[in-house]
Amino acid sequence: MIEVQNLTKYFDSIKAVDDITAVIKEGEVFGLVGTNGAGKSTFLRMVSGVIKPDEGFIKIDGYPVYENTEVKKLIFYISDESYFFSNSTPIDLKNYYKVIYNGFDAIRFDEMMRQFGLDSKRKINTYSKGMKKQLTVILGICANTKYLLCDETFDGLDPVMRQAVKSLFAKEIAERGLTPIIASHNLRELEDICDHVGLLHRGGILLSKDLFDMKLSIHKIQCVFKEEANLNEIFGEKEILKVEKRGSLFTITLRGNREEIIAKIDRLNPVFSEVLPLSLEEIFISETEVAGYDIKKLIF
Ligand SMILES: Nc1ncnc2c1ncn2[C@@H]1O[C@H](COP(=O)(O)OP(=O)(O)OP(=O)(O)O)[C@@H](O)[C@H]1O
Repeated sequence: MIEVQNLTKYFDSIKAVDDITAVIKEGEVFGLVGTNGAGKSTFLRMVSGVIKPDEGFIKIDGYPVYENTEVKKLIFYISDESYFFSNSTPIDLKNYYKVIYNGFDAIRFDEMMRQFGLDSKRKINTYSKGMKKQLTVILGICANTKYLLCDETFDGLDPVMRQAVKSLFAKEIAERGLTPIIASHNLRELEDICDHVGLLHRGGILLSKDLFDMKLSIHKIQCVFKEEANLNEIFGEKEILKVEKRGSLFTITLRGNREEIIAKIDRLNPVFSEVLPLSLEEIFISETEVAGYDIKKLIF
């Protein structure tokens, strides 16, 4: 289990991570989503023990991670920008990680390199961006760590590879209880694979919930009313996330229980009403809009 308590990190005057508290349970896929500059990479770098928090703490299976070599062996961190030793080949990396991670599966590494069609003898600096991403995923899987931290790992992979990596993760989760934390802007991808989602904005956590519960607690409803409808009379200020009106058709995004929302809308005698499913992307846009990150202000 990863426990994060009041985690805060400054870069000079920038508060990159602001008082984050979260628990990441074993065997769960934790998706980390957020606006640009929200602090996702900084958070992952602290969890992996690369940088030290200024305030708060991180415990991995009960132990602090920073400057703790044994605990670091439980984690493989796939950074968003891959750094490789100059002139190195995948074989060099395999030999390097074999020393670092006791459980590194070198046979599987060779097998996967073949399956992915990557040449182990070729210099990594001649690989394309996507090929480098594939290589880091293979290294991450073969390291056989309990936790796998992925920063934008799906970005830069082609659709077939993204699918292949997703099924690879699913297999590792099912077979050996791998716990991945995946930071991504590709919400469609996260929606397929995550159990729990943490939404970051300006360093802080806007919400952290099971994806299933998240979808049960926010709804989009389309309705047409006979007469002028005053939504503020029946819904509290915090329940209404967004109201759009096109002609007589209202599209309303609301927080709350589905049945209660339908019952309240019915009190306004709609001519028509229908609850529509919300995607993770729509939830993201609604929640960040409430926090002042409004797409309308960004369209020139
Ligand atoms: N090494 C650094 N020095 C100074 N500021 C930094 C450093 N690393 C990150 N920051 C700042 O910390 C904040 C959080 O950055 P971070 O890279 O963690 O965000 P992110 O959520 O991963 O962003 P993105 O989605 O754009 O990749 C930003 O304001 C960024 O400019």
